[in-house]
Amino acid sequence: MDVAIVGVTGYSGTVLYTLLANHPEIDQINLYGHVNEGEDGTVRYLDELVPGFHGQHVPIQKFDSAQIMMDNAAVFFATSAGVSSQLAGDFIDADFPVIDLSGDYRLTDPAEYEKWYHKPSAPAEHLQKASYSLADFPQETSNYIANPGCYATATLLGLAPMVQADLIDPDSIVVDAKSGTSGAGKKLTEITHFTEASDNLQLYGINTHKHIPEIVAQLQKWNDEVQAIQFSTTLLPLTTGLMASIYAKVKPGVTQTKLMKAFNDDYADAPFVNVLDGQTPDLKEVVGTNNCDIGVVFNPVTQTVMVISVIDNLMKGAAGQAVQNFNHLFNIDEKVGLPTLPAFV
Ligand SMILES: NC(=O)C1=CN([C@@H]2O[C@H](COP(=O)(O)OP(=O)(O)OC[C@H]3O[C@@H](n4cnc5c(N)ncnc54)[C@H](OP(=O)(O)O)[C@@H]3O)[C@@H](O)[C@H]2O)C=CC1
Ligand SMILES: CC(=O)N[C@@H](CCC(=O)OP(=O)(O)O)C(=O)O
Repeated sequence: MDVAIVGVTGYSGTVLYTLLANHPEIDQINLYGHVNEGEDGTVRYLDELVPGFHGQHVPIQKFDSAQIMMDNAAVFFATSAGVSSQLAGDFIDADFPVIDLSGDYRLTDPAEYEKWYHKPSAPAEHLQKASYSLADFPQETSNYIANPGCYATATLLGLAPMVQADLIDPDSIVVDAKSGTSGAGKKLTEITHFTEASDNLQLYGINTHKHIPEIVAQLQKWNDEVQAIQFSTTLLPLTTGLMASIYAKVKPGVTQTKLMKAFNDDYADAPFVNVLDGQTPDLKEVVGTNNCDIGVVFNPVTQTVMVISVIDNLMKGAAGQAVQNFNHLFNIDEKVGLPTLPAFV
């Protein structure tokens, strides 16, 4: 099968390319973008643009939706926010398979998208046709997959069993999430500048982070009592890895045993979600993998449960989950092409 990537030169695009290049069902990866729209219109090649991609002499072709549909079975968008909302309409109209790593089709209401993303939304009729797909909870989807955000993935996987089984007070959810700088993409910003990021911890997006609405929307599908969450994000002085520390008050009668049963039942058949027995996870055990490792600790004194959920933001948080969703869409075993053993770097 031949597939297309738009946005291969970004951080998630390069990880996605590496995964697809090692995927046994993929014959060829065709690349599209805007890198050859320079002054002289020269075609650029992947091995010129991404250091380390030795021998990957693949041209970046000018984006052309008709050509992409003719030459490929599916297209992945690993583009910045605000790009697929402008470029993906033809694929939706043609019901052509798309896996979108960006947030452009995660929300269903254009006004809500514009409120949280501060960019023009895709048309409402196109938003309605996309399926928000948390890959570890496989479901019937349309051909347009909106891959969840990285913070949303770790948070939802940490909350799902408790929210689905109605074990926590829905008004008491507090999420303190932290990510390495690769989560911000390759463009330099003031907070990701080395001097600001190194030897430092910086909170950002307090109560305004764009993942809040997608998290709440998914939680409400599981349990309509959830109205809101308290959510904060912190930049960690490291490249890769994301930890969501989640706290909630439990409902009367809930114990550590009941909590563990809910987690173990939910993830019994989820090959990438590991529920730890009596431990909390470190980032290093998931970096380089498509896994989400989860630790659950109940404090009977405060009647509070703490869940620690860790992922590699570029893998499970972006490219790895995109491949897992691609596997679901094409009825390929979800484990194919995805690493489960850590890099330990
Ligand atoms: N980084 C992460 O941990 C995660 C990222 N995501 C999402 O995935 C997407 C990609 O993120 P990330 O890899 O970090 O981003 P980067 O900023 O590192 O890369 C963005 C990519 O998009 C391309 N691009 C930008 N504008 C256009 C355009 N108009 N037409 C074609 N290509 C374009 C860039 O091309 P060029 O190099 O030519 O500028 C680049 O290849 C984003 O939407 C992000 O929010 C989701 C989850 C986690
Ligand atoms: C560290 C950092 O800046 N992380 C990004 C999240 C990356 C992500 O998941 O992005 P999308 O929702 O845009 O796809 C952020 O907080 O905006």
